[in-house]
Amino acid sequence: MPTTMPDVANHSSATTEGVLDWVGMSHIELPLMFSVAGEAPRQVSAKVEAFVNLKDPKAKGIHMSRLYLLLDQLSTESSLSFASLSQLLNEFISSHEDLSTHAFVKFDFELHLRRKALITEKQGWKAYPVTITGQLKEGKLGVEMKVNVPYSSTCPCSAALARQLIQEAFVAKFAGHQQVSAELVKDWLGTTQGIVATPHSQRSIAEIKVQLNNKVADFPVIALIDAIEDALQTPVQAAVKRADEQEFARLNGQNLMFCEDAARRLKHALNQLSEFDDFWLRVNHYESLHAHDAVAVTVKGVSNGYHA
Ligand SMILES: Nc1nc2c(ncn2[C@@H]2O[C@H](COP(=O)(O)OP(=O)(O)OP(=O)(O)O)[C@@H](O)[C@H]2O)c(=O)[nH]1
Repeated sequence: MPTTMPDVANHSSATTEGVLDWVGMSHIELPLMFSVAGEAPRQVSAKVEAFVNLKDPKAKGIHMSRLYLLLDQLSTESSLSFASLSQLLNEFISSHEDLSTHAFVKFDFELHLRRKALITEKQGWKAYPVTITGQLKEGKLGVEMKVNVPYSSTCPCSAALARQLIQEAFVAKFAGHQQVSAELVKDWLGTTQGIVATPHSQRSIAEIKVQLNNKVADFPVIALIDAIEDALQTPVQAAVKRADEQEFARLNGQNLMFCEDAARRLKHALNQLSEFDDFWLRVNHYESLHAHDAVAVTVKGVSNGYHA
């Protein structure tokens, strides 16, 4: 290695001067331990974005290696928790004395959770996309957790239209009868001529962002996912035997949902959770009736908080 190497970031000036809002790296590959509330830390495989601002208009650039090595240290010596995230952002700034006053980091990964079947004793894995974002600006720390939860939504309008067709089929079949036996009707209901129409349902995704406060040590991601799934009642399943599938059919029938219904259920559930200062949510119903989707967005409604 030559004794001295050119150091462009330190010793040359910007050809065109100007401050920059964010400079850094995206798509950094980083396995790390993720501190989940109520459980031992889990290894996850994250893609990371790391940024600082460049407040010196003349400086050539930031020191990317310093951000990268701080992330590497987090990966190899620590785990991602509220405290380590806060420390990381402070170190992003302290490693860029005179250059930066703001720091931003975003971790994207999948969190695999064991999920129980609805009726049987079976279990299986479900992978939930999770994003943890931290920002430190003028000494003010913001930590956000985002999770995507897939579920099934059955259209209430389609269900009502299907019921009407079933009633019409019943009249067409039995109108001429003075009396019909319960056994005969039961058998007829068990045929496709009896249940002549079925409502459509769709795989749907609830995207939820919450702002965490420093009362949180580890990330309450499982509590958040559980609250979302409890509110919706029809989460996409992992292990499924026929008894579980039948229960899923019942739950879909008893929880008919437009996207508005799903969004209101989630808003109500999130308002009950005290650990989140603010939330933003978007539900996407990937329609099977249309090629386009039904979407609803709402926020908690905190002043200076999330906008829809
Ligand atoms: N600032 C900046 N650096 C870049 C960019 N693309 C690649 N790099 C490289 O990032 C590398 C690391 O930069 P520094 O962190 O300044 O590396 P260093 O000078 O060895 O580290 P220090 O001694 O800590 O300053 C350099 O080799 C740059 O060439 C870019 O667009 N901007």
